[in-house]
Amino acid sequence: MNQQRRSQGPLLRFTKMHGLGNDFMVVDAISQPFRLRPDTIRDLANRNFGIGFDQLLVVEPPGLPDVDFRYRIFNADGSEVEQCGNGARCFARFVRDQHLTNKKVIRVQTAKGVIELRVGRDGMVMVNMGVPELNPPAIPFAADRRKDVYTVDVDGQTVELSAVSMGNPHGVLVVEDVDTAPVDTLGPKLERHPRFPARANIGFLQILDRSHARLRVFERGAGETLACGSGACAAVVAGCLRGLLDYRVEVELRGGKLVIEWQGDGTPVMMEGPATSVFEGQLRLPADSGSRRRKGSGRPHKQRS
Ligand SMILES: N[C@H](CCC[C@H](N)C(=O)O)C(=O)O
Repeated sequence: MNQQRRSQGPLLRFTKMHGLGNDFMVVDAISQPFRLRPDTIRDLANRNFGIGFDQLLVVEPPGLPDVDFRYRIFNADGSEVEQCGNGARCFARFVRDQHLTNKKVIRVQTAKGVIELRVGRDGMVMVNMGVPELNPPAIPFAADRRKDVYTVDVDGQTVELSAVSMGNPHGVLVVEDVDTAPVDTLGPKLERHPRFPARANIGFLQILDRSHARLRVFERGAGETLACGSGACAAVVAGCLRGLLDYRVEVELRGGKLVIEWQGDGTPVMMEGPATSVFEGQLRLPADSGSRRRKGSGRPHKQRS
């Protein structure tokens, strides 16, 4: 028994959530110690041997004076990233469901800035996703100057795409039909293309008319997901830059619809959509999962991935 107990780490409470089928493990790291190594995250993300999720979302105390929480995001491959739009909506629902706040407007610090979440009466959540970044070095995307559309060589094939950061990097292609788009073949090649030095989320955008579009996204660190909130924002920005979309667009993803608004250069992208809580659970972490407290410290050591 002792041997078995010694090999066991602490219990970790979590909530399983999704935004249009883009699914998350959400952890309150305010009321419980939390630190997971990338390999433990990968194990937990596994849909056969773990909990199964596209991203792990972590709620932490604020690190800045005028924000309510800090929001950390880890992909299924264990990589920590800067932004998750569907996750932001679930974050807002989670902190209210868990009584961590009763605010209607919640300011959240991410790795790349502050986003503002607003919970609506109809259960929808509005997110101010911030101003898109189009300057290549800041995306990051390798290009000698900013363009609305770049041509990229992929194994001898010339691909046209737009490059946009919503805090996280996106490449967006316009396609005739998302159902026949080469998501599985071109997605992974572009995700790791050398012109995206931090890798990228790759969106395949089908324009239906100036206010309706369809989108599939091959996500960095997770593969194709049923929906990508930051990807929908990046896709609308790309469509507007190309003169194909108006400022308010209904984006249909495989998991459902988002409404995205963008008034143009220098203005923030607004996203509205649902956030769903599926179940609450707890799991016994392995002793070496990285969630142990440092000797002598009152707070759990924060993972620096
Ligand atoms: N895979 C993304 C993070 C999750 C984004 C997505 N789930 C969303 O809703 O925005 C990245 O590596 O930047």
